[in-house]
Amino acid sequence: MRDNVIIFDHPLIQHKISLIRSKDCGTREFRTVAGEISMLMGYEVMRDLETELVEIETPLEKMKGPMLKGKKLAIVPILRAGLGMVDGMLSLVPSAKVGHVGMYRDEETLEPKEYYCKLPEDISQRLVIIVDPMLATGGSADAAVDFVKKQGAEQIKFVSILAAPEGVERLAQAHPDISIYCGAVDRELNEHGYILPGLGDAGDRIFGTK
Ligand SMILES: O=P(O)(O)OC[C@H]1O[C@H](OP(=O)(O)OP(=O)(O)O)[C@H](O)[C@@H]1O
Ligand SMILES: O=c1cc[nH]c(=O)[nH]1
Ligand SMILES: [Mg+2]
Repeated sequence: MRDNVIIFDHPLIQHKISLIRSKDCGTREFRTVAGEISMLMGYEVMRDLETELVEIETPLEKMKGPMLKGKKLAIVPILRAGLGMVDGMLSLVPSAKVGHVGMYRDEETLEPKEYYCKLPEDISQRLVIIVDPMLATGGSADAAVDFVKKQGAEQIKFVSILAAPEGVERLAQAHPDISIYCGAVDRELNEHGYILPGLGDAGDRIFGTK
């Protein structure tokens, strides 16, 4: 695996991914657990945020304590399924800004089609965390990273719950400067571009549309 690819090995994340893979996991549970996974992933992804010592006064005396400094954050879900990861991330950093990139895969060609984009104006000064539960062929993620880079983003992390080897390779090759986080890298893609064994269509499972 490449240096810029990180697989979450935390047992809580692994356990919860197994819960949502099951075909018996209904919409409500899927949404809740996907949110919990995202929060746990966010905790790991934000591990290298910089802190600075700031003077504070406890009820007993003055001290210097570490507080977050430097780059502000932008969480950028790839619509639709990425929306299911936003609240979990925001529960850790409630003041982060949220951008949206609308992308769907053409079912025949599997090529991503962009249909909506709105990012914070000062995106170049933010650490951008792009979230999408599924990294399959990598087309959507590649296009989303290209887009935020064109808008000026310089520091980018991509976070997914499940990935296929092809998608990880495509994204890592196209964007060696970003960090790629996955909960698991599955076996392969089927002929329709679905991850095997996977969890099915993440958007449909989060929103109950099928
Ligand atoms: O790596 P890729 O081959 O591009 O596939 C991954 C994309 O497919 C899914 O979105 P989908 O097109 O189903 O849209 P949706 O979120 O609206 O369901 C998923 O959420 C990713 O965005
Ligand atoms: O397995 C897959 C592949 C792409 N998108 C999904 O939602 N699931
Ligand atoms: Mg979908």
